[in-house]
Amino acid sequence: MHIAVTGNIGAGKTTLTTLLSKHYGWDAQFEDVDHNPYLEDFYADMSKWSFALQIYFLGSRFRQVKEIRESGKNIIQDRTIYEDAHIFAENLNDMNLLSTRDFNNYISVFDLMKNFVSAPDLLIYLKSDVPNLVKKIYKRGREYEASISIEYLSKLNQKYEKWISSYTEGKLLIIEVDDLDFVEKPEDFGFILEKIEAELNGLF
Ligand SMILES: Nc1ncnc2c1ncn2[C@@H]1O[C@H](COP(=O)(O)OP(=O)(O)O)[C@@H](O)[C@H]1O
Ligand SMILES: Nc1ncnc2c1ncn2[C@H]1C[C@H](O)[C@@H](COP(=O)(O)O)O1
Repeated sequence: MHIAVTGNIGAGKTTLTTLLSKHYGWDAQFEDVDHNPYLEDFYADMSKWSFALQIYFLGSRFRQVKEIRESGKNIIQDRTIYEDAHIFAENLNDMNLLSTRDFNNYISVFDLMKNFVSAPDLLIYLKSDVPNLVKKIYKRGREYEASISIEYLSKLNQKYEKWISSYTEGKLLIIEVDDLDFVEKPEDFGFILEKIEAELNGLF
């Protein structure tokens, strides 16, 4: 079984991935954030570092794809490789922070890799509005994320909505998280578990 949690920055992916992994006793795969050699520089100067960061995330995410294929274990994954290309890289190109020459170069590598990627059995999209994303990013308190603008988050949210509305690769569960507190309220986490189990009925 392979479940992936998707959503904008601060939506709660890492928190939910951790809770689900503990609840089901499954392996969790997290994003390469704390040891990422480009992320801090990227937020200081997006235009300068966007290509290097995209290539780094693509490689790191592809390593996870390979591990999922080879391990045969039940895995819950925090963010997918699709988001790097269809959300982040595309948006950076739209915002002129990644040149079209570099974007096309990136996409040609991504298109090759895509042939080795299997969609998750279930994709869980955590949908959140921008003010709530801002609150959660602030609560998390990574210093270098203080420069993230409302405009950047809004554009990413638009990309997410577009991508999710045309996602047909596998089962999809959309959870509106703004009125849920699955950190403090066990009943809210229970609500999410019920939804997941209804989607995966028969696969457990
Ligand atoms: N539903 C929620 N209710 C309350 N706080 C939340 C919720 N989801 C996430 N948080 C908090 O918001 C912050 C960002 O969450 P995180 O899981 O790191 O988001 P993501 O991985 O999507 O960027 C963390 O401090 C987390 O504890
Ligand atoms: N592909 C990416 N391009 C730019 N930034 C990215 C990409 N993937 C993740 N990020 C950033 C966004 C956050 O600052 C951190 C961690 O993501 P999060 O959504 O908070 O788990 O990395």
